[in-house]
Amino acid sequence: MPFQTRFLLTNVSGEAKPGRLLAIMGPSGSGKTTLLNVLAGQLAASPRLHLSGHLDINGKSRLTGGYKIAYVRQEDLFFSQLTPRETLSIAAELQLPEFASVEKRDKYVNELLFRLGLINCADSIVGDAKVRGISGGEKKRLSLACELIASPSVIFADEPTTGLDAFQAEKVMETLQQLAQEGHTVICSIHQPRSSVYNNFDDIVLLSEGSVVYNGPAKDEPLKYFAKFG
Ligand SMILES: Nc1ncnc2c1ncn2[C@@H]1O[C@H](COP(=O)(O)OP(=O)(O)OP(=O)(O)O)[C@@H](O)[C@H]1O
Repeated sequence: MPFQTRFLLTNVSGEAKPGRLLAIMGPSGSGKTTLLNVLAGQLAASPRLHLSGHLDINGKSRLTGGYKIAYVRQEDLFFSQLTPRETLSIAAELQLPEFASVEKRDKYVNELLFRLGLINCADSIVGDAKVRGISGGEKKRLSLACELIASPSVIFADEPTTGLDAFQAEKVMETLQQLAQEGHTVICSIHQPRSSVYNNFDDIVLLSEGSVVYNGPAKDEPLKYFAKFG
């Protein structure tokens, strides 16, 4: 049987700004993860996959601009027996071999642990399904911390609150908002956020069946679109 062409995203355009937290929203299957992956350059090359369009960062092509990009996946992958401090130290060693001394690296890791609110669990094991370790929200913030080591200008997060309780989800979103306020461009995909999570967003891209139905500030304006497409 011949392959059928399917358009997963059509006529999508928009802008994400430094200092602002942009959420890609829409019902299940509307294309949120696909769009996030396209923007972050995370789609595996395949002869069956066709991409067209322009993707610029500060007016330069993403491919030639030399910008550092962070991508926080939905699933957190860690060595369960390590602590957040050990996890970050190894990540720093691998990503920033230019550290002149272990003291400097440790100082940097400590700063990151403070910045992401992980200092109280810095020396507990990460844990897994069998051995209880740090919480789901702490794991998500550890994923973010690992990605921040290389000082990315743009941070992508795929469904960062999935599987978290209300308190942990809020803490993760507050962290993302804080990173945006520090000057990063932060883009996340999110499905049906609670209002306490939604309140952290500055801008919204609302997708329906692969097309943008709203693109603009999070406050007030999109509500009528949610009623129709959410
Ligand atoms: N590689 C692929 N080949 C064919 N179809 C795909 C591929 N990747 C995604 N799709 C389809 O594209 C549509 C959008 O998928 P996507 O995962 O981006 O949606 P989503 O909005 O993130 O959904 P959810 O909230 O359920 O995660 C879905 O119908 C999905 O089945």
